[in-house]
Amino acid sequence: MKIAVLAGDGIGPEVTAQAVKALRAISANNGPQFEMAEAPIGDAAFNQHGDPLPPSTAEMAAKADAILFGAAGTYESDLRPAEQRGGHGLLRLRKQLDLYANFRPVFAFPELLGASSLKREAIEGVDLVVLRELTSDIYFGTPRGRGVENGQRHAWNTMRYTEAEVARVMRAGFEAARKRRRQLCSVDKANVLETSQLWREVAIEVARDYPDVELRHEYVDAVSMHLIRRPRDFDVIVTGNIFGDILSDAAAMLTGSIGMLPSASLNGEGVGLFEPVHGSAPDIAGKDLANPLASILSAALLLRHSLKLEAEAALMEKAVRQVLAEGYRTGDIMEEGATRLGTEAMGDAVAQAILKLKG
Ligand SMILES: NC(=O)C1=CN([C@@H]2O[C@H](COP(=O)(O)OP(=O)(O)OC[C@H]3O[C@@H](n4cnc5c(N)ncnc54)[C@H](O)[C@@H]3O)[C@@H](O)[C@H]2O)C=CC1
Ligand SMILES: CC(C)CC(=O)C(=O)O
Ligand SMILES: [Mg+2]
Repeated sequence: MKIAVLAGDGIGPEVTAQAVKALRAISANNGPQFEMAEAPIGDAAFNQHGDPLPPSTAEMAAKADAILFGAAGTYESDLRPAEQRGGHGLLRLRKQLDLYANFRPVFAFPELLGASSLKREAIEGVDLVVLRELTSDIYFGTPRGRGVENGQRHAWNTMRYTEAEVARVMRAGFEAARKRRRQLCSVDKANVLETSQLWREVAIEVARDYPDVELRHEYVDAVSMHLIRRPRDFDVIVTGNIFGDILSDAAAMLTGSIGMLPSASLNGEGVGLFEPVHGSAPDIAGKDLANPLASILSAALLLRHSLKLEAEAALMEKAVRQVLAEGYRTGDIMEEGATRLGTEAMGDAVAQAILKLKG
């Protein structure tokens, strides 16, 4: 089983190294064997090869059984033209592999209720999924550009969706809801945007094939409030690329920290890409401060969805919970009485827990 490891920038390599450690622990003592090969992406790739997604990286990723991704981009490259931006390498990879369905499970670990900045009673029992459309919307729509008109600088992007793009992610949402609590909340801004009107029409049409799933529609601005106020009311949220990007960072706080939120980007057939929801966190990079659990939990999703190793995925998740239950914390989820660990030590703790659980 081939895993392409694209660690990228900032804390990307630090947290990805811990996920690799966890995968090696799964392989130990006659476990499944993984062929892991690294390739450059993001600023690291641009600085080395003049391209944030070198052809050799794209090719290796396409041929792998799964991709473990870290983070791409830095504040310096973010403001350059697109082809020189680290993050653009990731956007291109998602597009090239047609990874349209990005699942971001938001689970309030009972072990972490005291670490959240939110009240225990507000987040207890939270278990929802944000399904973000990942290959279209205003991030990819054309025309886009900048210019000068009447002496004024202008800039424009295009929010664009086709009905096929909406229908396929909507189906993924209904299928996911069917395996959970059978509630799908479609999030749009149909009171303002043409794309959202199409989004809502298609949602209603696709819903006819899923009479067993309850579909409701909510506006994105209201959902950003309801997510904090009554998060237990959500099962699966399906939404567009930009709304999903923003809502899932907000939802991350229900888990205690953005360092806890994993993700799976899938297209139903080919290779899947697995990455923590957070970015390259330049403010803490190189300091052994980053929480690697989002990356480790992403590796668990990789085992489950791309490699079909359910038992091993569950074991990795159990190891994470055990380490939390034993009171180990990185700084972002620190609470009174807990033992503070750095990135590496947290990775070691999870790897050891995996080995112990395997017996
Ligand atoms: N998927 C990707 O590759 C993404 C890349 N980015 C890029 O990352 C860079 C930084 O972006 P930001 O907006 O600051 O978002 P960010 O997610 O990197 O950081 C936001 C805040 O969360 C903290 N944080 C993030 N991950 C953490 C972890 N594992 N443990 C503890 N704390 C953590 C950071 O220290 C920072 O204070 C930018 O260049 C941006 O373009 C941003 C989001 C996603
Ligand atoms: C390059 C960005 C769109 C990455 C990001 O913010 C994300 O995937 O959540
Ligand atoms: Mg984001």
